[in-house]
This record gives sequence, structure tokens and C-alpha cells, in this order.
Amino acid sequence: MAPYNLHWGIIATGSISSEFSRDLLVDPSTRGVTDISHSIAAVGSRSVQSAERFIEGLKAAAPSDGWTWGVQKGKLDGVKACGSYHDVYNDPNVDVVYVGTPPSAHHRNVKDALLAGKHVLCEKPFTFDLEELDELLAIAKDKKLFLMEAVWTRFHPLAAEVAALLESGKLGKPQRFSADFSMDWKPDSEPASHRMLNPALGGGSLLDMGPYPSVWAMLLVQRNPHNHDQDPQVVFSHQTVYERTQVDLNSRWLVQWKDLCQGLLLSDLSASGQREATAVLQCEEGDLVIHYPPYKAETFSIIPRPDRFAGAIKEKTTHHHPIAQGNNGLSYEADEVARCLRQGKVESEKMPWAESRIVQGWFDVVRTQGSTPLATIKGTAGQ
Ligand SMILES: NC(=O)C1=CN([C@@H]2O[C@H](COP(=O)(O)OP(=O)(O)OC[C@H]3O[C@@H](n4cnc5c(N)ncnc54)[C@H](OP(=O)(O)O)[C@@H]3O)[C@@H](O)[C@H]2O)C=CC1
Ligand SMILES: O=C1OC[C@@H](O)[C@H](O)[C@H]1O
Repeated sequence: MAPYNLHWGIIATGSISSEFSRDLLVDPSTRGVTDISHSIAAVGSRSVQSAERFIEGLKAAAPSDGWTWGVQKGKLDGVKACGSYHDVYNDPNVDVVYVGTPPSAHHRNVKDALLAGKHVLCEKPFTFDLEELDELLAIAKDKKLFLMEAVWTRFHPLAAEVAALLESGKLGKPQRFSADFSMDWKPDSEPASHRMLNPALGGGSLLDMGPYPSVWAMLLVQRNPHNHDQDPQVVFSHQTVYERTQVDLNSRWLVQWKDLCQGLLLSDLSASGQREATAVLQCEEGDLVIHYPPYKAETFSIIPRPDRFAGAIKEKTTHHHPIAQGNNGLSYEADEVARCLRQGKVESEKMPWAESRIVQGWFDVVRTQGSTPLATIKGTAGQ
């Protein structure tokens, strides 16, 4: 049977849209996929020249580039360069819209796409606040359209292996959790207008980097067979303000899963994360350690507890589950969208709306308890 081919419209011509588009054009069989393929039908930008340059850049793939396959197989044939995002939403050749704009624009862009009748995959963080997200979920539900937050990490090979490990019961009950996404990004060397530093674009470590400690909280604790708390709450949070632009340089927040455990989550723009322990789940029988980087983890270790407190795990083992060669890692989430659409689903079980809502709710608490201008900025819900 011919693979199910999905036609994408790409919104924005920034760096992640480029990475995502390239991954759409990689031969799916390189990652063991034979039932799905992807085409790009339209690219939208605030400037048509930028959309044209973006498409030319894709077409100019060198023979060694992973995405050359798609160019040669005609997956860009007929692609339209659009000088407005609305032209993409209204293009009849587009099945699904990928939103790769800054966080402050997600609500507006996703809402417009849904109202035009398109399915949507939206970059993380899903929205600026929970009110915006709830409005989008209500529209998607009402119009029976697919909507998903693009948390690529959930679809990587390692995520499936870790889920199977937790299901096996080998580690026992969780006792403590921590997860961190920190990078020594050197903010002083970047312009104040950069989306990571500009409060008006939803900048700061929490919204940009916070989705990654949160994804491990979801995969290791929320989805743990021992967890029964569907509403884990933030019990404490702290943000350090970056004086120059007033976004959060770092955020720390403690989450409580009732009758199970607590988890400390960290994001930081000014220090490097720990190389072999980007996320740690300490359990009764042994510890699970996810190696850096948290957004694209390929290695985990299972580690015995200290001697006096030893559990069933007696030896350290390390497990490597790499992203397939030629793929940057964004192709897996695109395959999930295609499979969901083929089955007529509006929501992915691997990235359910309820879990996006929990994380977005945590961000609201941390942001509004902090002392950056983002604490008082209102999202665009209702507009
Ligand atoms: N999954 C992942 O690995 C990653 C995800 N991200 C997420 O993707 C999103 C975009 O990040 P990234 O691609 O790095 O950002 P960029 O700044 O590189 O690109 C953002 C694009 O958004 C468009 N845009 C629309 N409105 C504005 C505005 N007011 N100011 C600036 N640009 C605007 C522009 O495209 P145009 O001019 O064509 O309209 C711009 O090129 C963020 O939500 C980020 O968190 C980012 C990096 C990695
Ligand atoms: O989503 C992301 O993942 C990779 C990081 O380098 C980047 O800052 C972030 O936006």
C-alpha cells in the first residue's frame, strides 16, 4: 500500500521552521517508517521574499544532506511561497499547519489556522498562558480538528524505551525526581531583541526551556504506573531576573504528586546543565538517569542505590537509543501527526491535551509568582 502522504503548510521562516521542514523531507525509511511520508505545500512568512529564500534553501540541499531525498522525490513540487500566514491557512492544498513563531504569537497563529479549518502542530511552549490554550482546545474540539504541541522529545526512540522500562516495574516506586535544562547561552552577547531575551515575544528561560524538564516530569512521573495524581501542583517557585531585558534568567519550581513524590524542575540561560543527569528518577529499587541534552536525549543509565540502601538493581547499565541518521529528530513528531490524522483523531495519546494543560498551568504559576514583566503581561485569549 502507498504511504499516507501529508501536505504541510509552514508558518514562519525562522530557525526551527527550517529544521522541521528539512526533517519532513528526509526519507522516512531511514527511521524505519514505511506507512507515512510528508510534502510541503506552502511556506508563509511576513515577507514573501523570506518565504522564497526559505524554499530555495531547501531546494539547494547538498547530496550529503538528509533532506535531499525529499527534494529529489518531488516532496517540494508545487510548493507556494506566501507573503502572509493567512495565505497558508487558506490554501486548499495544505492539510496541516506547522507553527514556528515566537511563543507570544502562538495563540493568534493557531487560532487563525483552526478557524480557517486547518489541523495544527504548534511549537513549544504551546501558548503564553493557560487561558489562551483553553480557548484553542475548545475551538479544535468544536471544529473536530487535530491540535498538538510540538514536544519532539516525546516521540524520540528513547522515550518509548523509558516508558517500557517504567511499565516493567523493575525500578519500583518513585521516591524523588529532578530535571534540568540549563545552557551557558551567554545572554550578554545577544541583542536585547532576541526572542529568548525579549519579554514581548515570551522570552526567558521558563517558556523556552521549561518545556524540557517538564516533558521528563510527564514521561517519568506523571505517566508512571505508580502515579494516580492527575493534577500535580507547584508548591514552590523562584525566578532570577535578567536585569538588562527583565526576562527570567533562570526558573526553579517544585511540583508535588500527591501520595507519590516531589520533583524539582530547573531552567537556566546562564549555566551549563549536568552532562549525565539531565533528569533523575530515584526509585525504591534503583535510579533512572537521562543523559544531556534533555530535548534530544539518546542515552539513559540505570544505577544501583548506595550500598546501605541497595534495592533490586545491582549493576549500572547504560542504554543508547539514537535518533536515526540524517534526521534532526523532528521527523518523529511529524509522523505522529500523520498517523493521528489518518485515523481521524483530534488529539495524540502520546502528547495529550491534558498534559499540555498541566505544564502550561505550572508555567502560569511560576511566571505570575515571579518578578519579571511576564508576570503581569496578559495573553491574547478572547482576541
Ligand atoms: N522543538 C525545538 O527543538 C525548538 C523549538 N523552538 C520553538 O520554536 C519557536 C520559534 O523559535 P525559533 O525558530 O528559534 O525562532 P526564530 O526567531 O528563529 O524564528 C521565529 C520566526 O517567527 C516569525 N515571527 C512572527 N512574529 C514575529 C515577531 N514579532 N518577532 C520575530 N519573529 C516573528 C518570523 O518569521 P517570518 O519573518 O518568516 O514571519 C521569525 O523568523 C519558539 O516557540 C521556540 O520555543 C525553538 C528552537 C528549537
Ligand atoms: O526547543 C529548544 O531546544 C533546543 C534549544 O537549544 C533551544 O533553545 C530551544 O528553543
